[in-house]
Amino acid sequence: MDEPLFGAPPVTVAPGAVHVPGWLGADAQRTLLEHCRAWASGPAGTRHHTMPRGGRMSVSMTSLGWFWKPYSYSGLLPDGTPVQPFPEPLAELPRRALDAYGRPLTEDDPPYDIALVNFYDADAHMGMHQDKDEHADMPVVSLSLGDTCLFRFGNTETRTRPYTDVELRSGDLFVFGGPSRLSYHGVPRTRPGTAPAWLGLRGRLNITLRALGRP
Ligand SMILES: O=C(O)CCC(=O)C(=O)O
Ligand SMILES: [Fe+2]
Repeated sequence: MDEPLFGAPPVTVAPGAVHVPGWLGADAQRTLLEHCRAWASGPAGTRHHTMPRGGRMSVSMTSLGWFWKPYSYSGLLPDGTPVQPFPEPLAELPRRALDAYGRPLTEDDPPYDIALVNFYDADAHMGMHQDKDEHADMPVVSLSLGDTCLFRFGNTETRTRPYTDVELRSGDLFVFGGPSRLSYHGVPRTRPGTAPAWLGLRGRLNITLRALGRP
């Protein structure tokens, strides 16, 4: 990515969990937003998933590379058509993110082959959960666009305290791996209306990049 516009030093939130404020510059954010809009309105579509107990997720999700539904990945969309490929415009982001995280990608690492794009309107949130449907233990790379959110990063044992609350703003990078890879985390709320005016997004987008690995 280009030089951070309003970058600040990385903050280690928990061992293996690093927040890099302002990692994406304005141009990179605008370009990424355009792509996200195209993916969500294209064949990949966007869905409010229904959870096993019947609840509907308030977040609307677009899956690329592999299709996620609670709680597994599939190569096919629900209508039986193949999932859209992992997007070329995202191809270099995992490498750059892992450099910023301080754990450079190696040739032996499984590829980052999943991109999940989450859209939060003013009322959306995400409960505390673990990202544990991937087989590889590669760090999860998370990018935020639009409204600021309250991101809660906890521990591997419980959904509850101890946790650390972090404000994720437009352009921020958050990476969690190593001892934090299976930590519970969630988004209790966003802060509607806080997106930078120049971005032209009402709401919040979060893009996570992940490696599925082999079962
Ligand atoms: O929206 C976020 O910042 C977190 C999203 C998340 O935890 C997920 O997609 O698994
Ligand atoms: Fe997650």
